[in-house]
Amino acid sequence: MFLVGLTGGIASGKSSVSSMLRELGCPIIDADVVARKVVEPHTRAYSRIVYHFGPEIVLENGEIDRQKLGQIIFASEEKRRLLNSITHPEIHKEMLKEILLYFLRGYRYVVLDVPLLFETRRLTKFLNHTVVVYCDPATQLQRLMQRDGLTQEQAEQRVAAQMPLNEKRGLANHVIENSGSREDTHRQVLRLHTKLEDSMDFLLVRVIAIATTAGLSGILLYAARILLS
Ligand SMILES: CC(C)(COP(=O)(O)OP(=O)(O)OC[C@H]1O[C@@H](n2cnc3c(N)ncnc32)[C@H](O)[C@@H]1O)[C@@H](O)C(=O)NCCC(=O)NCCS
Ligand SMILES: Nc1ncnc2c1ncn2[C@@H]1O[C@H](COP(=O)(O)OP(=O)(O)OP(=O)(O)O)[C@@H](O)[C@H]1O
Repeated sequence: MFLVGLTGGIASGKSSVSSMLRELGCPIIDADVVARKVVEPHTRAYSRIVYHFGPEIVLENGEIDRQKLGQIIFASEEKRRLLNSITHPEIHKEMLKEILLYFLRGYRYVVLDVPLLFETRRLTKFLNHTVVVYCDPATQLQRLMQRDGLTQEQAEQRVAAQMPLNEKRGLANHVIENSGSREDTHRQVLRLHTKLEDSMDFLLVRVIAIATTAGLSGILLYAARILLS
């Protein structure tokens, strides 16, 4: 089994690309979804967040007020680091569990959709491929403001909380350029999917070739021993 890391900047189009891959049959683990799960009431991370950020961070239904927490952590690097130190170990543990479940179910590869893949670097050593979903800065800002109803200042603050997208682009094996139309992105996703499938077949061929070579060598050694004895 191999692992593919999918990343990008805030609102650069990761979820859009991962939905397209899911439609093509790829199993996806979405770190944003996992991040929501690990801070549900009664979890360890939930208690620690309430302890450090105060009871005003809790909604009437007992859940974390994500909008309020977002306003706090995107305005302060110190608070962001604090939240990351509480949530990231739990997110990584949960993701490893989900990877194992996919492995046990016989999947050949899994795509990990992780916004902060290159910032935290914890998962990169386990990855066989990395994909960055890129879009130009003006488009990114505009899509972010529109989707989340943010002012330009708030949107810029959120973009600045991550490694520059240009830098991430230089670190990846594959880049999906998502500044244009969804159709254009879809075409690139189809090409990426073919490459991933091909590289899985290549891996299988290599494993079979190594196993066959090892088997043949064993047989030859055994035959040589019999002939020489
Ligand atoms: C700050 C929180 C409460 C905002 O919740 P909200 O539902 O409004 O947004 P959501 O979780 O969907 O995140 C949206 C995007 O914000 C960006 N983002 C989220 N957390 C961070 C962070 N700590 N630093 C930089 N960017 C971040 C990512 O690009 C993410 O895709 C939430 O994102 C959170 O708990 N973040 C800490 C956990 C984390 O790092 N998640 C990212 C996945 S590793
Ligand atoms: N090619 C495109 N053309 C027009 N709009 C797009 C395109 N790609 C994405 N969008 C829109 O841009 C916004 C951001 O996209 P998306 O939610 O996929 O980004 P993301 O990287 O997953 O964001 P986040 O980091 O916040 O989770 C969404 O409103 C989405 O519908």
